[in-house]
Amino acid sequence: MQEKSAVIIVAAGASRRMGRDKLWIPLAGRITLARTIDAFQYAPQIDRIVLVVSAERLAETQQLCQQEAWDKVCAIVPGGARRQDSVCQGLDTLATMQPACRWVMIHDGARPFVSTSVIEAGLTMAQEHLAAIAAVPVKDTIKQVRDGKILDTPDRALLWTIQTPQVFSFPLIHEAHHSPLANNDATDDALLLERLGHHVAIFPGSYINIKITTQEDLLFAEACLKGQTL
Ligand SMILES: Nc1ccn([C@@H]2O[C@H](COP(=O)(O)OP(=O)(O)OP(=O)(O)O)[C@@H](O)[C@H]2O)c(=O)n1
Ligand SMILES: C[C@](O)(CO)[C@H](O)COP(=O)(O)O
Repeated sequence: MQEKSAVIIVAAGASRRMGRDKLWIPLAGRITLARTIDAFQYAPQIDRIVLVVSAERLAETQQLCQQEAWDKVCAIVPGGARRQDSVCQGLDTLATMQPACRWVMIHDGARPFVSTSVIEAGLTMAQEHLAAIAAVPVKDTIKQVRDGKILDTPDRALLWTIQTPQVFSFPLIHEAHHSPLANNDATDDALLLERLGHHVAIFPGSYINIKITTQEDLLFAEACLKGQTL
């Protein structure tokens, strides 16, 4: 039997930097979260979709899923206080399902422009390395600054912007999320494996695969959807 793959879409954040729930903002007429779900529903590499949403949005999300033809969505669960708590909820839910999924992608609901080719590249890389994350080279010069004082200017050739999807062997990332090292905050899932000394591979993400975070990102998103030259 072919190995099964799932995606956990985390969409339970507070959208503090946006000032309103960014997952439910329409982008060219279709809400952000729906666009993200579409990407995985139509990706042939994905068998199952677990949605993690805020407790306040549970009923609305269930209603949305009933309206849409998303037959891969198999669970909708409430998230936690931190992103990693929401991911852990998704992983624990997936762990109860049969047949078990060998591979799991973890993806931000706020990244609606993930493409099938990025999804495919992630799965291929994870099958080789057990853990693989999407990344693009940093374009700007980055400086480490504290209290207005420049501490360091790291070599840009070594810097990458990390995106999702992050793709893992399911048992590996599930265990990492329950390890004592997961008690400290982690802004992405790969960091939990890095703390355990595990190799994590990089695969090419895309500059279009932005995380909708602040107001300006909405302009970029609308322009992308209109096919405008930026
Ligand atoms: N407790 C949390 C925090 C974040 N997320 C999700 O993780 C993704 C990446 O997080 P981010 O963009 O930082 O979202 P927010 O935490 O909502 O943003 P902010 O920090 O501005 O409040 C988003 O899809 C968000 O909904 C989540 O499911 N649960
Ligand atoms: C996982 C992530 O999208 C990689 O860029 C990002 O770290 C999420 O971080 P945030 O602090 O929740 O924006």
